[in-house]
Amino acid sequence: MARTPLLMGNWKMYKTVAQARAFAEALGQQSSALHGGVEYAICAPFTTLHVLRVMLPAQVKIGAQNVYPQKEGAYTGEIAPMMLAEFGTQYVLAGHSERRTLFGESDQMINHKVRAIVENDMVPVLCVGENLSQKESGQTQAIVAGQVVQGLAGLSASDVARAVIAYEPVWAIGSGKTATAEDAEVVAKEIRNLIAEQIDASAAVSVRILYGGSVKPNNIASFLQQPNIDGALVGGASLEASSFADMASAIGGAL
Ligand SMILES: O=C(CO)COP(=O)(O)O
Repeated sequence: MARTPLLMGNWKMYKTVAQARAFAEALGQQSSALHGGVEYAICAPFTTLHVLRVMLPAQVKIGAQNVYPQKEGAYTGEIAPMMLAEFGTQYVLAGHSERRTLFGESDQMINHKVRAIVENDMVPVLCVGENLSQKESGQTQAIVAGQVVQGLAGLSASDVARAVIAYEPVWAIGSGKTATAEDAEVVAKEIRNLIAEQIDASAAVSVRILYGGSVKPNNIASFLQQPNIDGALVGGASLEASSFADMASAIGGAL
């Protein structure tokens, strides 16, 4: 079954409402770069989601970068899954390495978030990846496998089929260093095989696996050409509409 490619921006803690509006206007002017056979999304700060939902070209969906896995309650500073879903949010990141390292999120907390996202009919984007010392000591496969299995625990096969997994080696994030497309493909294939063995064979065929870490307009096509990589999760290069459009064109050209 063909998987629909996905180009997803992660704006992290960047952009005011005015800046988000300028991005949406500029991308609207370059919307001919958006290809009908590709899905697009931007995971943006909460304060910019409204202007993006109203102003982005209709093909570009909105995503959140975080959620708290409770229905509602006395959780000062947090946002509930139902609030995001009602608002029209389609995707929610879970387990980004910045949340794991800076905010101490455990695999168990990440799994609670993934389940809450699914229960509210949004698509979880489970981020996994090894850090530099884990890579250098040959632990990539074990680290990634553990994060995938624990992150998806308790999901049904059909939930896993709809989910997105982003392989983002921590050492490649914001560093200008990418994994080679071939190395990223090896890990993506291992993730797919692991899901087939431990969860469900048809879910493994359907689940989308993205690469993230210093993806730019000039290297995105090399990742998309890999058989097990279905798109990219992009930080820095998603902040400018022109570079988002250039990446969209590169994906369209690689289809
Ligand atoms: O963390 C990332 C996306 O979630 C990757 O960030 P960069 O594309 O800036 O390396």
